Amino acid sequence: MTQPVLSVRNLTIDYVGAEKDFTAVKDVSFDVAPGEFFGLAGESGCGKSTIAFAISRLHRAPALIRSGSQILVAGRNVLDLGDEELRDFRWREVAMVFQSAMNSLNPVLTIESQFYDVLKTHAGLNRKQSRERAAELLKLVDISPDRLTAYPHQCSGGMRQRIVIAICLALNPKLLIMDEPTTALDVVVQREILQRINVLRKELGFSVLFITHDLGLMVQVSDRIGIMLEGELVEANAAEEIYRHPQHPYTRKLWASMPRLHGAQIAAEATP
Ligand SMILES: Nc1ncnc2c1ncn2[C@@H]1O[C@H](COP(=O)(O)OP(=O)(O)OP(=O)(O)O)[C@@H](O)[C@H]1O
Repeated sequence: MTQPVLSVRNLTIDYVGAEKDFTAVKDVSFDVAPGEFFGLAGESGCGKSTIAFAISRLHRAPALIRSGSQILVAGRNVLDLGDEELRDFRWREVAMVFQSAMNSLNPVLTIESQFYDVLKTHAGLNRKQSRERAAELLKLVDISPDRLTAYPHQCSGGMRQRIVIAICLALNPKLLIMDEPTTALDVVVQREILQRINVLRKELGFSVLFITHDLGLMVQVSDRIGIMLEGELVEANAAEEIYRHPQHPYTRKLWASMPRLHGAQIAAEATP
């Protein structure tokens, strides 16, 4: 079997409190294969973002990863990386698109400069090389290179989100983590962006860990889905299998809560 891009093993994460600790993630294990689109679903507060931040090593106190936990990216335990190795790991191995990503661009820098920040620091490119690479990356997300001279406020929300995704793809990461990447956008734009990501990961070969509350969208775009309940991963399976034959009562409850329109649409699309 090919080595997974991401292998989470016995991951347990506490939020350390003054009086008592709260265990947000409880002994979670799952794999994401090369090129795979893996969705993580579950109600608000079940620990999805805590896992996403831990994989990127962006978790901060009071979050504490318990010993015995392992997060292997291409076979290397992310939890053992030193500062220097971490700099190399972020962007190159794993890039993360946050919930509020479209507001994460620096308002006083042109789009070109935001690419340059990453490409100079992490790939040693000069201005000219960076401009060329940025133009290529913008084209990947269907944005004209003319936009390189624009400032974020001159771009729509959907466009800013695509730009952040393009920056995330700048160093060809093996894994793209998307934590509610499109929640602030309207439904049509959300779906367009996800469809584009889906095409790109097939072309470029990266894997995706996708977190969203939009279960209909998740079932449509994911190869496999993991269901979380109160910090535990209660079920993981191929998207169509978990949708048609959910094993855990909570998964059934989640599907039942999906807006009818989505259910009908997916069932219709899944029918050969
Ligand atoms: N900094 C923190 N300190 C203490 N507890 C926290 C902290 N951040 C998150 N938590 C708690 O950890 C649990 C898991 O939170 P997390 O944000 O990972 O859930 P989630 O599934 O991503 O939720 P959502 O879908 O709303 O983003 C929640 O109960 C949350 O209140």
